[in-house]
Amino acid sequence: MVVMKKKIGLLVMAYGTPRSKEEIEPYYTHIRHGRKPSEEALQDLTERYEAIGGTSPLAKITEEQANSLEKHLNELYDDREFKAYLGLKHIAPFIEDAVASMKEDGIEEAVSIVLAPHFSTFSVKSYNERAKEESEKINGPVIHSVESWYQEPKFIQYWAEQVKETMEKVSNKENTCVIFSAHSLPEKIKEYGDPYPAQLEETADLIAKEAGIKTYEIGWQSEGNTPDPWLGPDVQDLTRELYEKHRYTSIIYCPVGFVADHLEVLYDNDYECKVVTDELGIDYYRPEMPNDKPEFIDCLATVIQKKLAETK
Ligand SMILES: CC1=C(CCC(=O)O)c2cc3nc(cc4[nH]c(cc5[nH]c(cc1n2)c(C)c5CCC(=O)O)c(CCC(=O)O)c4C)C(CCC(=O)O)=C3C
Ligand SMILES: [Fe+2]
Repeated sequence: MVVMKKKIGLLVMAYGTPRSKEEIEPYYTHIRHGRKPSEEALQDLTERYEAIGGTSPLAKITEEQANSLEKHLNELYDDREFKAYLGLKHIAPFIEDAVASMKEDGIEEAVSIVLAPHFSTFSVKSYNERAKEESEKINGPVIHSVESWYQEPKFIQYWAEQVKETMEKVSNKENTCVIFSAHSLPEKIKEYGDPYPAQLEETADLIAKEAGIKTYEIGWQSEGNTPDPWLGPDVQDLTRELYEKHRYTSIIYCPVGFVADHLEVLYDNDYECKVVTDELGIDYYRPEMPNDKPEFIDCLATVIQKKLAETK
């Protein structure tokens, strides 16, 4: 018997990154809501990309994540066929382009996920709103949006395994602190009761419990270059404070707000935080990012399955 499979759009949304040196300026301008960066700021960002090899591996990793997720979901269901559409926040294909492609392909129902685990009005909310607004405008597919997935047990397990594996390499375990971090956001998000800071704390507590570690802290990283105050402590300052207080001999940095090797991890952690640990004469560790590892793709697939089960 031939079974007609129901076609489901899989809208995978992510930050996006310039794919060449020439794309850095338009990308940065988009991040700054259309305001061109100063020559100095552009130079600074270009140098950071140069320090990690010219461009970020993020473009390739995001594509691999979307393709692997599509493939894995198609293995899990036999009555549905998923087709992945990549929708980026700051560079083409934009979120709106992806919604338009779904409509062109005749997709009537879609599920969307942002490749960032925590919800914030600044990040995930704006991705989801852009997708829904575009779909309403062009009479596109119904979109079931995942709001956050930091509590997914497979996500917690991923990081708990990474922490345990990393701990095995550490000689003085008693004197080691794990710092869990996410991208900082302007402090004013707290005024609207944004759940982002509490979600990071919960993530850290869950991973620590699962990994059986007692010594850990929360930090923020990669804050923007604006005059308003950002959520702190910054991971670099936190490293110094913790050293002053406890004389830890190793720090394990877990940037759990991100899911791939990209500028904020390869530069802000692996270079900037390491400058601090080198200066203090202590050991730097940073476990592997999820990227398109099968256990992480399976985690994302589980999140999608749970979302679709809710919509039945
Ligand atoms: C919450 C959040 C996430 C995590 C959630 C999510 O993933 O959505 C995230 C991820 C990322 N952010 C990234 C890159 C950048 N973010 C910037 C600037 C900013 N990010 C912000 C927020 C976030 N960002 C904000 C509020 C600004 C200030 C904007 C302003 O000025 O009002 C800037 C400008 C220069 C600078 O400030 O460094 C760059 C280059 C890359 C790609 C790295 C690569 O290319 O490998 C990734 C994954
Ligand atoms: Fe950013």
